[in-house]
Amino acid sequence: MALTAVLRLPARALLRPWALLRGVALGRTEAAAGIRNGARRFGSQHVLVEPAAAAGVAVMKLRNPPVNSLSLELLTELVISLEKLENDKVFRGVILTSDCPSVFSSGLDLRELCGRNPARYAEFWKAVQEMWLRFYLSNLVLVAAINGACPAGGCLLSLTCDYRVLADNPKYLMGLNETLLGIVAPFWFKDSIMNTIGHRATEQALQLGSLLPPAEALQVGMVDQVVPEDQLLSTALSVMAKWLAVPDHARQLTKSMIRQATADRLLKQRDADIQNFVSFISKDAIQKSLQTYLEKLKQKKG
Ligand SMILES: CCCCCCC/C=C/C(=O)SCCNC(=O)CCNC(=O)[C@H](O)C(C)(C)COP(=O)(O)OP(=O)(O)OC[C@H]1O[C@@H](n2cnc3c(N)ncnc32)[C@H](O)[C@@H]1OP(=O)(O)O
Repeated sequence: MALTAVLRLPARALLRPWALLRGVALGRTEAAAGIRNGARRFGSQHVLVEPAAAAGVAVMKLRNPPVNSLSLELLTELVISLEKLENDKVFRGVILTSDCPSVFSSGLDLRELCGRNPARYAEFWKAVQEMWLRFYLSNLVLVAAINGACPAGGCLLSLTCDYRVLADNPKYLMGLNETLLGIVAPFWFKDSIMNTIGHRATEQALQLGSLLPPAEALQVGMVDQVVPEDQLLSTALSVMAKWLAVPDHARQLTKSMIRQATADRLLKQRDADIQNFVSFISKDAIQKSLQTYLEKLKQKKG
């Protein structure tokens, strides 16, 4: 469903994202089939959510082929899907993974960063902020089951999770590679990685724009576990069981105590961060650099 169509919906529908995803983003027939074995299954155009085999756990799959680039639509649907799960007392944990072969997420959709007008850049950046804030502060346990390449914004999304399991495949490179595109990762991208891998490792990884293969991502602490691809989901479920053995209220307050200050840094300057993004991305030199990068990506095949 186009975002413009979502925005045209009555406010009450937006306040009830569960109903929105069920009745509108899904076809009626699919929505009617949404309850299976007593458990709910729902989806939107770019995000599929289904109950896992374990009680209280949902699997959220990104499906924006070919490479799960984070468009405005995908970002919006991710936030709505998470909110829906948070509002449903049944769910306590989410496994975040990809429905696209060999790519977890290729990061922010480069087409959102090139050739748009300032209002659209601002709308897009607000959606990136919202995704990060909502996932980073979610009261659910989030486990990333990373089943593909995970650069830039894809890496950021995984860094919002409480635990990361990466499938062992040398092609599944992971990291914040913004500098290689001639752009600068904002401070809250930097905070996310620094809180995960530490100061010194961040100095290197962020300046060099390193995309690390699984063994190095593990060594530096960007992921918590690397496992054979066919064990990815079962490992994520085992990890989830361990996290769900802890009483929710104690774990949630502890998570908030650790993460809130980082989120507050952005919350205190959200508008300034948007203005900064719009003015940076609108510069001719940055636009040229991004266009060249996108064209190189497209030529790679030829
Ligand atoms: C003050 C503020 C400053 C601004 C801060 C901005 C922060 C930015 C964060 C970002 O996330 S920028 C995005 C960075 N992403 C990347 O560098 C990844 C680029 N993609 C790849 O490396 C590869 O595509 C892949 C993910 C490793 C997958 O490789 P694979 O061989 O499987 O597919 P491809 O043939 O390369 O791609 C297929 C198709 O998809 C297009 N595409 C790839 N990534 C993107 C993307 N991020 N956005 C839009 N489109 C993308 C690619 O061009 C191909 O298109 P077609 O040729 O089929 O048209």
